[in-house]
Amino acid sequence: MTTFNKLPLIDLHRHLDGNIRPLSIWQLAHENGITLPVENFEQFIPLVQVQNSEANLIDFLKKLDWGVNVLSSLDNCQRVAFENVEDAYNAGINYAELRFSPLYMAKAHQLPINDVVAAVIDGVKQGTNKFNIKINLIGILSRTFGVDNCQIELNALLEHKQHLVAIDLAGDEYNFPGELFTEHFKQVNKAGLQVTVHAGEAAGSSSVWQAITELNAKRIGHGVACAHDQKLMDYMAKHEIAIESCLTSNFQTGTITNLAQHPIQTFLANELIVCLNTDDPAVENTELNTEFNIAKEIVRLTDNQIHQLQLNALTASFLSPSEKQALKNSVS
Ligand SMILES: O=c1[nH]cnc2c1ncn2[C@@H]1O[C@H](CO)[C@@H](O)[C@H]1O
Ligand SMILES: [Zn+2]
Repeated sequence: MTTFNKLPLIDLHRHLDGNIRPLSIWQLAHENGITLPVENFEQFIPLVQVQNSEANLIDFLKKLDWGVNVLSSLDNCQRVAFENVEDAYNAGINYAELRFSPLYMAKAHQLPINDVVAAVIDGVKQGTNKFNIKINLIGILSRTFGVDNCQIELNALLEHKQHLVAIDLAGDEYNFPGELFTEHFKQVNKAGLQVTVHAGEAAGSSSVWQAITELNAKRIGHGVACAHDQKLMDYMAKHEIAIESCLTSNFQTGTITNLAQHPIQTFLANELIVCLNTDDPAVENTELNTEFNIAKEIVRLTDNQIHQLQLNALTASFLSPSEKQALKNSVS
């Protein structure tokens, strides 16, 4: 394991609903009388965890579906939120921004979407009462469900906006481009929430330009395509737009075929505020320390570059200057 210096360990891109423990999914399926197409837990793992890599983002995202399909009640939502906090704490994380799509969680059993948001907030609160870790929540609009459903999802999230730091746009980037969601993000900006957008993962750099200039994104999830657009990288450096990199995720979605050539090197060379994150750790069977090890051993980042990634996470976090300082002091 990478030996961490005196900087906090931070995960800014971590899907709560992409990080439901396989064992919890298995247990909830049985508790809730949901029939599974396998006989034992061992056979179940490949259904909820990527084994090597998937052909594309859409195939990767299918692995998240069992996790939300077993959520039959608000209690179930609260439970998986609580377990997310416990798992982040056990991974040695000091601060995480957990993101979730209430519509994705509510959909299979038609749970009231507003109450799903409240249940997640509640579960996280129970977790932070028990474990010494700082958590903030980011609401997701699942673009795959279309423009109108995302408005319903946004309404539910804005009802609880005092418990959120930002709104994200995730899902099928290629077929549901950011242009469709400009009205949504006008409301997000008006509500005073920050913006991070999944962009430049399944689509090109124009998708990142759109997220920054039209949706007012201050951070970009993945942004792999930025590496081919020097103007964009210059713009992002100048305007301090951060990139949330997720190494294993990029490999498993087929976005990157060779991790040794991950553009995180290019981002650092261009002095972008790039940080290292997990994405959907339970689905990817990874954790943040593993991602740092991959950064070191496979991407061949130096200790100084690793240090820079950690500093960048602190800089890019949706925390106030005093909260950042307090977080830094808490581990030094
Ligand atoms: O790597 C990713 N790229 C794009 N969308 C993602 C990724 N991981 C999860 N989601 C999406 O986020 C929501 C659940 O939090 C779902 O919409 C899921 O498809
Ligand atoms: Zn993501």
